[in-house]
Amino acid sequence: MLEIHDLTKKFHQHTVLDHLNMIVHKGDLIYIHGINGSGKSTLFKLICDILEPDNGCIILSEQAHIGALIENPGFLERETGMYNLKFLAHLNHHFYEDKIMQLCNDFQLDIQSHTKVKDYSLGMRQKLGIIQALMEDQNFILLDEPTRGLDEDSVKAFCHLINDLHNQNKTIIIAAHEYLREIHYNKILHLKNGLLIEDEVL
Ligand SMILES: Nc1ncnc2c1ncn2[C@@H]1O[C@H](COP(=O)(O)OP(=O)(O)OP(=O)(O)O)[C@@H](O)[C@H]1O
Repeated sequence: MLEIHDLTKKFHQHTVLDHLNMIVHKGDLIYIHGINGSGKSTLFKLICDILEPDNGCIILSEQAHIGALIENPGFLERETGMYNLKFLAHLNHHFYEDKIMQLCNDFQLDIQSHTKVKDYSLGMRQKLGIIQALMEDQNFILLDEPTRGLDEDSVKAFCHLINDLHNQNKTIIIAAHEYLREIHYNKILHLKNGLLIEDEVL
């Protein structure tokens, strides 16, 4: 699904990723951890082509349809959650209303409300971010700190959803500080000194 060879990314003189290699197979469910500033978001941005590498290559399968939640997702703040989801889905011509309603239901997000996104709570905004990463039936999913701000029930719903997507053979990478035992990861990677080191699955 994804091959990364010799990837280096520097910001000014600061090397964040240092000849990093990574192979991701279809159906992998990967957890990446690393201290603040270790480069998790940077790695995701490079995979999504939001940033340019200084060196190395990223080979993404042509079949990969990326769904991503990275840092604070940007929304049209003066519009409702539903307007935003419709707007984003229509950009890619993948608007599946049933899927959106199902995801909103899973996360108990009242998507029909007239509340503008600017008035959303942190958790509501995070749910909207997760939903936009999944609503087009994407098969390659990158989630950066997805459970930030979520309440206990929503974290449970999230774990359930991720395991479900894994069972559907979707490829998923989650970068987070908190290791959620309920998620059935098949690979754990530690981002340290610009490189990924494989840990034993707990
Ligand atoms: N646009 C940028 N310009 C300059 N430095 C940057 C930029 N983006 C990231 N960095 C630096 O790159 C390093 C890695 O940042 P990144 O956000 O990828 O880390 P992270 O592992 O996601 O951190 P956290 O766990 O705190 O979210 C940090 O030192 C950060 O300051």
